[in-house]
Amino acid sequence: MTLDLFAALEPQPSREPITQGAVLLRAFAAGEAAQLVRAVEQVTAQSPLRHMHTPGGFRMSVAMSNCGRYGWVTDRRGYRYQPEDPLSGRPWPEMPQAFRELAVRAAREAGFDGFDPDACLVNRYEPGARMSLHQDKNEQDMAQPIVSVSLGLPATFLFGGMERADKPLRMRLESGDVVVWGGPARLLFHGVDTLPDGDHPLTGRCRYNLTLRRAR
Ligand SMILES: O=C(O)CCC(=O)C(=O)O
Ligand SMILES: [Fe+2]
Repeated sequence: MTLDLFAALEPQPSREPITQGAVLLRAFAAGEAAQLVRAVEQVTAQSPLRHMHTPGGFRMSVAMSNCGRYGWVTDRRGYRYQPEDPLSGRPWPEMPQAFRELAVRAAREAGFDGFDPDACLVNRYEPGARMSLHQDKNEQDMAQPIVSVSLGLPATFLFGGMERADKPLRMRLESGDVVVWGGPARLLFHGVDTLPDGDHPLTGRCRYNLTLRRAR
């Protein structure tokens, strides 16, 4: 018998309810994090990470790309999903099977059977990047949850209320953590605090986040 030291050192999965409809699945993807990072690198080799601009003209500190049938974009014309990468005019890279399977499993674990994501936003945070409080509301079917996967450097996730001014809970998210929100929590404000500097064995000086959604 051999002892798998790496498996033994891996954080064990646990389930932490946040509020009705929202749950933090700690270490849910810890065992496959390295594989997911490699898949992110394959996606972003085809559709590069880029700093998009808000409709108001601000450059986002988070760099983004997408995979799947639809990708989330923002520019002077607004926020929306579209089937092509505006940089190339070509379809977004296919969603890796590992992303889809993980998201469906996580959604089920959180109580949302039948999640069928058609869009995956890839966010890259470098030290100093942040995402201010917002609602995910460009999707058509609000009955489908959001599945959000953290990879690499730890970050502080902010989970607020139905009003932007509601004081958010602060949660430290580590590589392999998955947050799922839907149902009564689907439109809660959320964001990510300024990423501190650090060095992670899987990603170096950055954090990736995969946000899987049903866009249409
Ligand atoms: O990076 C995160 O953990 C959250 C990302 C997010 O909320 C989004 O992309 O809409
Ligand atoms: Fe979001």
